[in-house]
Amino acid sequence: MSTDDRATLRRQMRAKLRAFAPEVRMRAAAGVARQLDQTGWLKPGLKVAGFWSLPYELPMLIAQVGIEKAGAQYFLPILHADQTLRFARFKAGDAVRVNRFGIPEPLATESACTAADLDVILMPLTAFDRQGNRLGSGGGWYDRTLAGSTAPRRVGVAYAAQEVPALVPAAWDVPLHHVLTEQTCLACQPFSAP
Ligand SMILES: Nc1nc2c(c(=O)[nH]1)N(C=O)[C@@H](CNc1ccc(C(=O)N[C@@H](CCC(=O)O)C(=O)O)cc1)CN2
Ligand SMILES: Nc1ncnc2c1ncn2[C@@H]1O[C@H](COP(=O)(O)OP(=O)(O)OP(=O)(O)O)[C@@H](O)[C@H]1O
Repeated sequence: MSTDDRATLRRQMRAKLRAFAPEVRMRAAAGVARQLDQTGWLKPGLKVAGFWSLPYELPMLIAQVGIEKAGAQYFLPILHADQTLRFARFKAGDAVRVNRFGIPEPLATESACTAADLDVILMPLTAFDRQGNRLGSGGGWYDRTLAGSTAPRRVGVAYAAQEVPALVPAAWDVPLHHVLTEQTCLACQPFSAP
């Protein structure tokens, strides 16, 4: 898949997502929270990174509440100077600053850690396929952050409508173990039982 194809798919998918009605967004947000709960992953003390959803991304608000209710710890990504992401604890109401992409980040960074310190990383994405290939925002942030690491469990969060038949991965793409949608928690093929 060429860089042009990737840019075109990003543009088309974002246009489709932007057209979703508010009820569709909120139903999906509740659906993803339910699917996450049903995985059985959430345990007290589990470290789970989410993200502060952009307007066209699936709203993470309800899942975040579910994570906290289960006693797990919720983290948000922070852009680090080395072009990778760090992650800091975030609870509703905590102070934030807006980063250069217009995305809020926790202001208090005492708890900041690297991806290897997390148990589960819930990632935004633009499009995914059943093999676990992920097309992101185009900055390569998650790929750089996760390059060469085994932990944590890598989970895409998306509307079911973001699935595409096949993405051709780039050399640096780090595949997803699972994709959580409002309908299911998909185990991506290379990581699912035979
Ligand atoms: N909600 C959310 N938080 C996130 C991400 C994300 O995709 N969504 N990120 C995911 O990495 C990181 C921030 N990185 C980002 C990278 C690029 C763009 C962006 O807006 N890019 C260009 C498109 C570039 C292209 O198509 O080639 C744009 O939309 O103009 C946004 C965030 C960490 N936090
Ligand atoms: N491990 C890496 N080392 C160096 N550069 C990388 C690495 N991973 C990705 N990149 C760079 O990041 C750029 C964007 O990658 P890509 O299009 O796959 O981003 P993305 O996965 O859509 O974005 P994001 O993870 O931010 O949502 C690529 O052009 C590549 O040069």
